[in-house]
Amino acid sequence: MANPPAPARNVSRWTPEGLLGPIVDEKRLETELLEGDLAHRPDHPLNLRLAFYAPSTPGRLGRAIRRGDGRLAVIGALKRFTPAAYDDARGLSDGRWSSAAGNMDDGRRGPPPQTGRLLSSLDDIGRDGRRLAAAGVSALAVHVDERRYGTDISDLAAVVKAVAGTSAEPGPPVVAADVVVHPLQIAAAAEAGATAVTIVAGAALPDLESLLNTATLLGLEGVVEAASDLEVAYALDVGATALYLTDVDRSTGRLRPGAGVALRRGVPEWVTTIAGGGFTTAGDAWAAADAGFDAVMLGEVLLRNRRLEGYVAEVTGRERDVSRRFFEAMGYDGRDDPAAKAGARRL
Ligand SMILES: O=P(O)(O)OC[C@@H](O)[C@@H](O)c1c[nH]c2ccccc12
Repeated sequence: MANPPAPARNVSRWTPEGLLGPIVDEKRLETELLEGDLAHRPDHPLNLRLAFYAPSTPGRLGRAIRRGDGRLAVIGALKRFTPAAYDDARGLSDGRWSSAAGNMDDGRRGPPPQTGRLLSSLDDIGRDGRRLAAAGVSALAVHVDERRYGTDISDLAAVVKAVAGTSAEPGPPVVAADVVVHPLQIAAAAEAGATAVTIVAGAALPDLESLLNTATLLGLEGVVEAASDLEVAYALDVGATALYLTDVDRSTGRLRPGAGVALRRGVPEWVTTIAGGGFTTAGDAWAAADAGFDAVMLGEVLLRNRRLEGYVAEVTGRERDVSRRFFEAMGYDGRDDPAAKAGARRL
């Protein structure tokens, strides 16, 4: 007897690697449910966002973090938890877990909440946003992922409101840090008042171009998080103008110190670049500055810092040393230098 026909497979559905897989599945489920809810409500704010495109995309994030004075800009990332998977991969698990926020008590939203390590309760997250802004950060990012980070879209809206400033003197731009798989997430970020949204290349891959275009059409800057040379090349190919080159490999949760700096090579100057992921010392940030990054994304190190202002001043106070890049441009590559390797950062 002949084999039964193979089950139909939707080949247009990209399956991301490792830890990103379940996150993407969950985001797809959430947005599909939301889409269903919104189907009969054409006047819902999110449907209106998607129906009426923004008159322009102002580019506030790019302007805020490309300082032009040779100094690094800091983006302060707000989150209540750090995902357990990241600490596991870094060998930091030591039973300090608290159960994460994110009770999905309507029972519809898939797997139970994961656990994570509590960084900060952020009881009044607007005040925390203002505190970071007062300490000298140029922009803020708010994680939109209750299950993994304990912060959601309402936290984003609260931060936007708290730091808004006036039209003459607007406050720092706020980035929605999400794993975007669907235009509705971008519409929600826009509705909450975000200036920009992160799109994780490894999660979005075949849809990266259309999601980036959606961001632009809704008046948001898209920041593409890329974790490999291939993803960087792909992002640039589909028109990304801002890249977050993180040291965290989201598919494994592993920290790869220096990975972002290595990925920065070959990225044209006109692209806005952000480094980060597990940065702890000012030296981590300075290395990124010298490699040509415009900004660093700092989360835990700011949220658990007792001398916040001094720390931000230290990171932003030093002018970048371009000589290293000059020598690299002339063909000198210090990557094999054993001294440089010995000094490699450890968390
Ligand atoms: O300094 P930390 O705690 O490692 O966090 C910074 C940042 O990498 C983290 O908040 C993050 C992880 N993924 C992101 C995506 C977008 C923006 C920010 C992030």
